Amino acid sequence: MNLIRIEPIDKNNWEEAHSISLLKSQEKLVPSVIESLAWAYIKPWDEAFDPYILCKDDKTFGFFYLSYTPNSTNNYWIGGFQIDKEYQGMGLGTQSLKRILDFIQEMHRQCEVISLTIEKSNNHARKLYEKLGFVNQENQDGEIIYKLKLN
Ligand SMILES: CC(=O)SCCNC(=O)CCNC(=O)[C@H](O)C(C)(C)COP(=O)(O)OP(=O)(O)OC[C@H]1O[C@@H](n2cnc3c(N)ncnc32)[C@H](O)[C@@H]1OP(=O)(O)O
Repeated sequence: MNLIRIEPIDKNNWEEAHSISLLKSQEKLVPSVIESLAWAYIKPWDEAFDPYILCKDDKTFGFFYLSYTPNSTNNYWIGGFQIDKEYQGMGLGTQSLKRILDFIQEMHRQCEVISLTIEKSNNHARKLYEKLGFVNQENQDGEIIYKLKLN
């Protein structure tokens, strides 16, 4: 059973989200939680933007957001995905990503394609996405676009 919970960020848990921290060397690979929360307010891509924490038992260990066009079939973007440095390398990244993919399909039944961008140099995360079926679609300016077609 997958015991990972996905919770929307609100006034009760935003400080837990803010406490997630990465290794210094990882900070350039992903927007910070605070930057992502600012985007949720600003909506830079004129799309819906939902930030979430990832939790297990009473611990908050990770973060991601979903940026999307409501009711579209193919405009759903995972971003900001990160696991706190104290919890990395234990399988939580893989389990969380599986849970996130199920969650998106439960919440957005018409979704057929999930996309994301990733820094070319981020080999560790690229391996993780490829393991779960994401395929490298195009490259632009040091970033790669990965897409997963849902069945
Ligand atoms: C769309 C986006 O958001 S892209 C941005 C992705 N996020 C980042 O790069 C932020 C910084 N990195 C992180 O937060 C984490 O390292 C994540 C999310 C990439 C992975 O989280 P983890 O909890 O460490 O993942 P998990 O433990 O499931 O390991 C995944 C794989 O990486 C391997 N791995 C884990 N830690 C390391 C490490 N330090 N060095 C090399 N490989 C590692 C694991 O062995 C596993 O490989 P396997 O499936 O072949 O066994």
